Amino acid sequence: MTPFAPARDFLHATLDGRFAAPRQWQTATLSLQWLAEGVLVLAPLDAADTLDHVLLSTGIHGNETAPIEVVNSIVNDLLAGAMPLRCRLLVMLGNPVAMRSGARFTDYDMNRLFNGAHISQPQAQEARRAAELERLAADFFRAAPAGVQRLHYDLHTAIRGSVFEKFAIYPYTDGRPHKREQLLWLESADVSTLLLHSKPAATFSYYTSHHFHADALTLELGKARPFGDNDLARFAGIDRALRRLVSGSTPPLPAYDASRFAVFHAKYDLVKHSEQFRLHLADSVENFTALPHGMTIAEDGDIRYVADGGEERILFPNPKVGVGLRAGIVISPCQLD
Ligand SMILES: O=C(O)CCC(=O)N[C@@H](CCC(=O)O)C(=O)O
Ligand SMILES: [Zn+2]
Repeated sequence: MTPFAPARDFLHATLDGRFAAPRQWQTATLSLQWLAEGVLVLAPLDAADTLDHVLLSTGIHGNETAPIEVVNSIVNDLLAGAMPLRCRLLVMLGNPVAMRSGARFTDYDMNRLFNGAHISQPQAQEARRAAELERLAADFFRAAPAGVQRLHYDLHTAIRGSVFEKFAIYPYTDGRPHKREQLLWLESADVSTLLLHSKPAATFSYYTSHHFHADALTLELGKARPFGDNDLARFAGIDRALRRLVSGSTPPLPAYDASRFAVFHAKYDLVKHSEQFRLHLADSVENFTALPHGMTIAEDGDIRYVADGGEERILFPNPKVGVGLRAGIVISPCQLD
């Protein structure tokens, strides 16, 4: 009997705070472990050790609700036996406190607190949560035998509209190659735009990529809207691809062809060094907007960020971030290695 009965709803069980403490139970076909608030491991009862280990995280930013709804629906269908499970699946609803208040975060941006960065913000509830998520992800991936695929998709939506509505972010790979199979899987989820990060970061996807060599990606799937305001039809591609992934029914994917993908790399971050930071882009400017050569993108005291070459574009411009944090990324087109 699932503790979610009668509603059998993972999201509401999390937001209601009904299951703060760990517990485990079984359905007719699954073993379930509720490891912490909003953190659930699902495995087939007859699971072989060699199954893929898949981590789906969402709600790391509490107001990015559409992917939370997508993942919730998949978990509920698995729990109800409406869909088979053919992997070991760890699901994390990242920031329930912020989700309850409809905020990106309450104390500090959680996706700047992984890789041990939580130590620098001990007062933030997100720091305690990031440490907890790190530990639980580590336990999960460390238990995967050598040779088993480790996957991590961290699902987000963006503050601004975007020239390319859906895109994926490949964390810095520490020199490991970018995998074509990951791009092909993304394409099956209607995502064919990719940003390659060029340095380590305190994000969740870099954490699992760096420490466990997971094939980890941050997915940006549309614009952030409150619960109830999402047009889930716009998320049909990721819903379909994730359902196929966890149920082992991904069809053979077409051969890789670079011409079907738009690939960019991160050139540098606009860093907000002080409260003098001024962004010279209107609130209506979308992600991936081109930056004409010579344009002053932002200023911060004596520092001027000036566009160079005519091929650069802006991603995630946000002058409201805290001092010391990234207030945007300047990107440019590139080829996959
Ligand atoms: O729309 C925005 O400004 C931010 C959307 C978002 O949360 N993006 C992630 C990207 C993570 C990465 O760069 O790897 C973030 O900022 O945490
Ligand atoms: Zn986000």
